[in-house]
Amino acid sequence: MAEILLEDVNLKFRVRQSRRTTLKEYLVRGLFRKSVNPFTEVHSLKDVNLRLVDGDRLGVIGHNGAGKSTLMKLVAGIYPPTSGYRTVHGNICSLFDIALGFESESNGWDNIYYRGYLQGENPKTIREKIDQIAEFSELGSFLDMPVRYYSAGMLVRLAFSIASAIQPEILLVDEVLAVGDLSFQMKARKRMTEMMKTARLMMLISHDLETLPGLCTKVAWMDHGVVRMVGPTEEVIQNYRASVHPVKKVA
Ligand SMILES: Nc1ncnc2c1ncn2[C@@H]1O[C@H](COP(=O)(O)OP(=O)(O)OP(=O)(O)O)[C@@H](O)[C@H]1O
Repeated sequence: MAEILLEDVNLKFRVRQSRRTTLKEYLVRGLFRKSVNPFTEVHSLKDVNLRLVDGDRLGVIGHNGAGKSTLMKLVAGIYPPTSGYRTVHGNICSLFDIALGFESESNGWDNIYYRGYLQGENPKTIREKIDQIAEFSELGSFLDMPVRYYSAGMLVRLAFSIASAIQPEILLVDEVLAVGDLSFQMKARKRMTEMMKTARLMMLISHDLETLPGLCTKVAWMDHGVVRMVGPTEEVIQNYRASVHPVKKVA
């Protein structure tokens, strides 16, 4: 059974307000101040409680900076919670930030293996899938070249082809995922739709409120790091819409 359980989850980032301090600034100003460039905290997830089980398809909506991507990355295990508990049962396929983390000096084939291992594959299962991954990527002989020579679009093609080659129990999708040129986008969207249907559990970040009812069984509305509302898709979307005030026209 697939399950995601978040209990009283908080996530805080420690960030510096401004650029790095030069050695000169550090030595001169540091004599007079405690810290020239102190850390500040960004409280990105606040007391989040969420339980998703088999069959759930959750849309995640909210303003820019509300914490949607952070929530998804926490579920994926990329960020550990600062406090609270994250429990996930089921293998995860994350379709966001997919072009990050390639071995730039290695060729496409080797990167398929490296990524495959990270996705829980073994040499045998990768060998079974590698032709299909290569074919889907349409990269042909570029797969023999180190990936540092790939264009941004080529990297995304390879990343998507690998990530989507597994049959996940839990699918995490950020809808702003840009996957290559128009023809590849259409192919990728088709595959993503198939994966959405077969995954046991899905989370989808989207700003497209029109398509969510067709894809999701429920929606979480994030607002400044808080899950403001979780519930039936139409009801949550309606409340979110009502909270967004139209910009007043200047006479
Ligand atoms: N790695 C990080 N380091 C520091 N702060 C971060 C980091 N990632 C996110 N944040 C902060 O956490 C908050 C939530 O960001 P997040 O990317 O989750 O928002 P979002 O709802 O996905 O926004 P958008 O709709 O614009 O994609 C923001 O204030 C952001 O600045």
